Amino acid sequence: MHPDLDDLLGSAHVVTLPLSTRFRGIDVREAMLLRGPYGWTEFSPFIEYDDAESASWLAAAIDFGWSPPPAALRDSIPANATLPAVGPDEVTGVLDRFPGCRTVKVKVAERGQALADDVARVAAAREYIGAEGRIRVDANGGWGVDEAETALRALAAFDLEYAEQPCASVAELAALRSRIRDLGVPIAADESVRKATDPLAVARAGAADLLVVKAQPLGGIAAALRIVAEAGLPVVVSSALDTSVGLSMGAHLAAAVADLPFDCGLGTAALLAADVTDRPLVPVEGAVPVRRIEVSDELLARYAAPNERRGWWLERLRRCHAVLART
Ligand SMILES: O=C(O)CCC(=O)c1ccccc1C(=O)O
Ligand SMILES: [Mg+2]
Repeated sequence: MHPDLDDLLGSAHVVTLPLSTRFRGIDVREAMLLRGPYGWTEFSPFIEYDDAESASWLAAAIDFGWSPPPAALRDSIPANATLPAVGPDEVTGVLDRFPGCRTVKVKVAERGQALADDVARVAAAREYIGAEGRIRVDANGGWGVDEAETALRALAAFDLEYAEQPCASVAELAALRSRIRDLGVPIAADESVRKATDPLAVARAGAADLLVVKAQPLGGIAAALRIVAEAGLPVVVSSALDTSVGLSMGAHLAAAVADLPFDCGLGTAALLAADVTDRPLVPVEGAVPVRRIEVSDELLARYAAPNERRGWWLERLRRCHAVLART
């Protein structure tokens, strides 16, 4: 069943949630929650995304609210802790929010910071998680090939599980990958999957060892599963600083992926200072449960976006719905 615009507008709520730690240069997260026949769903492309890109996020919201999720192969998903580009003295405070998580994803290559900042943050994360823990880094495409090689040679001393999107383009990823083969640090593609017109191009080019897959940008669980099936590479399921509702979409995707060799980036409700449910999807003993989310009317009211922002999101919803109607 496919909802028309009025069905979507009729159930739409817009919230502004405070973050506990600044992330991606923002300290509040705006999101739209929608209620379909299968339960609550989320539409939350970042503010700066254009309508063409955001339309995939709407397709995902509709998929999760208006059709049944695929069969779940597991009922909880091991999750990684996500460490924003904080100073080394803040590392313990952030990681304590992810009880039982044995893997830390450390943000690196933050604008305005230096390699020494990344080394200090990764060192603090390794200290926290111990020798048995796993550490991956995510540069969000922030390094050039030379810079990435230098940084990864320095950071490899802390034993990296993989490096996520060290450079921006597929060509750079491929060049870096052949240059650092001796290091044994696999390369994961994130933006090269979720922001690309062809999400499989990076796999075909042999530019990555694994793919990060996210339900919202890839157009929903079913679409993401098709990409996983065609990629022929291991995948890690992640999210986009979603509310617990968007994270539950990611958890349902992860539950349906046959082979899940990595802890998933689904623990980020722990970075929100408020959520839309009384039972947030935060990691418990290092894993998030696969379940739908009951949204609280009281929390929707308490964190309701200002009228001007609500109007902006409703207009965005209309425009993205029109984009989908054309495709
Ligand atoms: O994968 C994770 O640990 C959490 C999700 C995450 O890092 C993220 C959250 C919002 C926007 C971009 C990203 C990213 O993976 O680059
Ligand atoms: Mg990433």
